[in-house]
Amino acid sequence: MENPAQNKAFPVSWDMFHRDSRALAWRLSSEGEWKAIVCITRGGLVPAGIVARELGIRTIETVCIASYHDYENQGELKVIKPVDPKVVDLEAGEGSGVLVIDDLVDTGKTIKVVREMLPKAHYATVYAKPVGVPMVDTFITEVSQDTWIYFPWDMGWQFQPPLAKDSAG
Ligand SMILES: O=P(O)(O)OC[C@H]1O[C@H](OP(=O)(O)OP(=O)(O)O)[C@H](O)[C@@H]1O
Ligand SMILES: Nc1nc2[nH]cnc2c(=O)[nH]1
Ligand SMILES: [Mg+2]
Repeated sequence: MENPAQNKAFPVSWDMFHRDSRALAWRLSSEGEWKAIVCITRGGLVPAGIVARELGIRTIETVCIASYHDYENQGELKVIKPVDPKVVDLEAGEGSGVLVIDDLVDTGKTIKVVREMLPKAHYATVYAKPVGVPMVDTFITEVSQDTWIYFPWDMGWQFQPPLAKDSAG
């Protein structure tokens, strides 16, 4: 279903996503030392793997949240699996020493829910929209609020018709 509020498209290829996730890891490498990553499923799984590889982090936990049940329209947020208390209590507790990763922040509602579980964690996304920017500590690329980001795992190859009519026909 088309959402008229997000009428611009920002398609992301695997190469772009890998490069931008590596850029996120590079930026994070000078912003602290983390004992664990918590990724917000499902979108956070892919950048979390790339960041974990770059930063040498081996403890990776999930928090499972779903909100966009109906494509492009956010519904009620459902926490399907909370964070393991062992990860919440690492270091001084409340998520200190923990890096929380997601693919993007849009309205910020998803990260707000996780912030209540891990108030002292560091929050990072690859992409951000302006309304969600105050909810994250680190991100790489900002797109406008009326843009929908298309991730490579949601896309497939498709024939693209030429812009103009063929002069032979
Ligand atoms: O800032 P918000 O407006 O809350 O939106 C951002 C969230 O929406 C998407 O997840 P989604 O709920 O679609 O689930 P998925 O990661 O399983 O695709 C995306 O991966 C973020 O987690
Ligand atoms: N794929 C995708 N999921 C989202 N969830 C909230 N905003 C977006 C977006 O722009 N793209
Ligand atoms: Mg998500």
